[in-house]
Amino acid sequence: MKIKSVEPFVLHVPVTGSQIADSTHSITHWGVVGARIETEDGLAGYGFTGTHAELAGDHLITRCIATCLAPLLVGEDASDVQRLWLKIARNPALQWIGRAGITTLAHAAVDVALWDLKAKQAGVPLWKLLGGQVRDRVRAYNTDIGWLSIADDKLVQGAQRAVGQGFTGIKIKVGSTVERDLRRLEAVRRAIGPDVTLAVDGNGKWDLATCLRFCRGAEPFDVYWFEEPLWHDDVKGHAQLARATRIPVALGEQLYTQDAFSEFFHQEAVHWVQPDSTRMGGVSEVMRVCETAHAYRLPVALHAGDMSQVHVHLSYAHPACQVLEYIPWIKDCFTEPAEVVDGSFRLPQQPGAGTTPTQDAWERFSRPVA
Ligand SMILES: O=C(NO)[C@H](O)[C@H](O)[C@H](O)CO
Ligand SMILES: [Mg+2]
Repeated sequence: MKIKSVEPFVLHVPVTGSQIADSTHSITHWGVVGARIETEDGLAGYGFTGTHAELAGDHLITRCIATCLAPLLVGEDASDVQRLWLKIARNPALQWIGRAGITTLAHAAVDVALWDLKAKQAGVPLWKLLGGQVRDRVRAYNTDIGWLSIADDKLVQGAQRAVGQGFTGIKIKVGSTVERDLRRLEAVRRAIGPDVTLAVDGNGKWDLATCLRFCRGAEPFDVYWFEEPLWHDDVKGHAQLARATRIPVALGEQLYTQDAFSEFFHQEAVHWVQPDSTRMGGVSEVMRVCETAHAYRLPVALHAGDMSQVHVHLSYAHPACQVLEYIPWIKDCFTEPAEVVDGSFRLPQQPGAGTTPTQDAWERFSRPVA
């Protein structure tokens, strides 16, 4: 499968209800910034990273794909995914300008496209190519009903609606004031009862003192995990928090390399591991983090920077993956949407990684690539 071309693309897709917010972001669209890799025998593979749909930043990624990564890939055998991952990750010029950041977001798009190609060429869904189904179901938890931009009464109604749709897990955003967030947490717990898992996500906003105060008030409500309680690189702070509270600590969506995860594992600063292929240079690096998490006997809940289009495959194929995030913004842009039925993600059937956009998506959501 000789690579003939590597071309970037940009889709900007509206979020639910036209605007959502967490403690540090408010967005109207999700950016699907990717690469289309075509082989000489006409097979096309698609991969993408996830952004907040700011075109200037998206163009840094598309330019990196077109001018830095494409020349490293054209003419290569697309099936050599691991060798090509290292060729990009250890390219001296790229490594010099960024071992984490734009380069790894761009790398993610091409690595996922190569896995998509490999699975399509084998005629199987990616989970099958990765070794087959290791579980009967992948339980979903719904994040799209828990945004900080949702008013308190609507938050409770949304949580009840999600449970009525069959979700057995939900996640609500925190990071406004401790008092308000505890009121919302208590109201949602009372509304959904004790059997639905209820996680909270702070997106790295608070300091340790504030997190300690929040956890003291939150513990009676059986919080499934506290996601990104502190700043993303603060290993020491997360370790202190993990020792001080009974609420499990979850993190990983903002980490770029397996080395970053290793430090959190080593310092016992994380209980739920949340790597994201759209940030870590693709499926290849995320699978290594899943292996290490499994060796530490830590459960994985892959972050939905891909809106679980690709991560549903990994979650069916890797024993460490326990639950998966549901955010439906972009699912209908793909020929096989990541769907949830009776609280679990449907097992994908189509060959590939679930990343092939529909013609309708190209027409409605494409944006200039430079
Ligand atoms: O934290 C998250 N999921 O766990 C979400 O990815 C973010 O809230 C969205 O990207 C909006 O910034
Ligand atoms: Mg999060």
